[in-house]
Amino acid sequence: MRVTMTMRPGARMRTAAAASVPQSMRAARLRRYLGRYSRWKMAEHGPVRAIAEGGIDSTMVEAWLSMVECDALKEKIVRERGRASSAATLDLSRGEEECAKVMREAAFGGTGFFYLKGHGIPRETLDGVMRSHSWFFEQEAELKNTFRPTTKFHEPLGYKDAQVENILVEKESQTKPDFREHLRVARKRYQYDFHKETGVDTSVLDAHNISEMDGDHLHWVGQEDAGGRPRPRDDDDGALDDFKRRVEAYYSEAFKLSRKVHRITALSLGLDADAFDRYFQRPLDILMLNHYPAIKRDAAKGEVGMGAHCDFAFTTLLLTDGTEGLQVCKDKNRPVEEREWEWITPEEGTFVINFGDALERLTNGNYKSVLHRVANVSGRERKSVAFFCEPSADARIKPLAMSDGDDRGAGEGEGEEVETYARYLKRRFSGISEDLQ
Ligand SMILES: O=C(O)CCC(=O)C(=O)O
Ligand SMILES: [Fe+2]
Repeated sequence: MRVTMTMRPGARMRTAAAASVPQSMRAARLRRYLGRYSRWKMAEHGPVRAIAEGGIDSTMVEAWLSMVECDALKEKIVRERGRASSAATLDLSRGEEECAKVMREAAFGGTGFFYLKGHGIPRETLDGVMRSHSWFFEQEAELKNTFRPTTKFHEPLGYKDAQVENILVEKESQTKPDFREHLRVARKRYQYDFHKETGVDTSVLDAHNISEMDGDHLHWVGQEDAGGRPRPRDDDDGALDDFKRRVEAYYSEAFKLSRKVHRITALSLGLDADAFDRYFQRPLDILMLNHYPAIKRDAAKGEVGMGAHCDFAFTTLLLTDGTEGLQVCKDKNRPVEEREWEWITPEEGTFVINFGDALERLTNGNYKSVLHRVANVSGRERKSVAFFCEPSADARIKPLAMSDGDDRGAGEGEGEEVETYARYLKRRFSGISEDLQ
């Protein structure tokens, strides 16, 4: 194997990004890169891990591709890059109508994942939630355990360690529980609305101090005593309050942005922008901080950070720390062993959004939820923040009338009466957590 630092005659620049970087700079970057990672390591692990571990960017990989002389290695790199997904990008700075057009074209083609940029959420809010994320999962188990649900009526909120709790999101494809810890938080109304709608007697909820709540405040499970008062704490350095404050700031932005995504989705279906508003009178939105430890996993052996699943809800807004890991399988009906996984490569300052099963049902299958999983092959820890914007507990998600051809969307169909959203959600959760059965 031989690697030269000069451009081969006739070697083609692959992208505008690569072309815009002077050759001398690319060579210098490549030299730096090669200094840190021997060739065999690149050959063994490919660029995905190299990017994740080495802080190199895609431009450097382009430079590598232009210069590398070893055909076998090149072929391997191209193959690996070829699996990277081509999710469409919605740029909110170009307006909702424009985004709706992009969404419409991509979504009817079966892509249920998008990048979202131009969103306007301040950088400090995004950095803030990531700082909170780091802070929380760096704490001793003793602190994290104070966020555990203390009654089954707190489910699905609070802290969980999927290894300890033995959570396998998809039992058919996993040999080990998910390699992740997570913390779920939602608004104070979540538990009352959710459990009441699923038939739990309000006196039972009362006995667990779960009452009807208005307002947008978040419920930090485990942080209150049986009377609903904040638990006395030893720490008084304010770190815990700062942690919550930054998550709350992000939560509120994530909710507003998700509702914008709903407007775009409605427009893209040929509906009025506010067509989905009636499903979101008292929404059951929920946020999940996911922490994937820095243990290298082998997805081919059924070891994953989060098992294969489709999100249950309407839309998911995903923020990550930039570490590779999310993969999608475009054909969820394929047998487990025949699935093909594509990477959704993180893009700086950009969210990933996707549709959930409830939206698929609402659109009568025209917009699809896409099967995805997390394979943390980076060897580094990975952080993600998933915001699920879910309908009100009593919302009935009936398929909308959708016609073929260009005249898509519009109106509500005569679809069969379906279970309420909370009942649907409980059924879905019960497949994963016994506490919700
Ligand atoms: O961590 C990720 O990238 C994806 C998380 C996810 O799929 C979920 O929380 O439903
Ligand atoms: Fe998901």
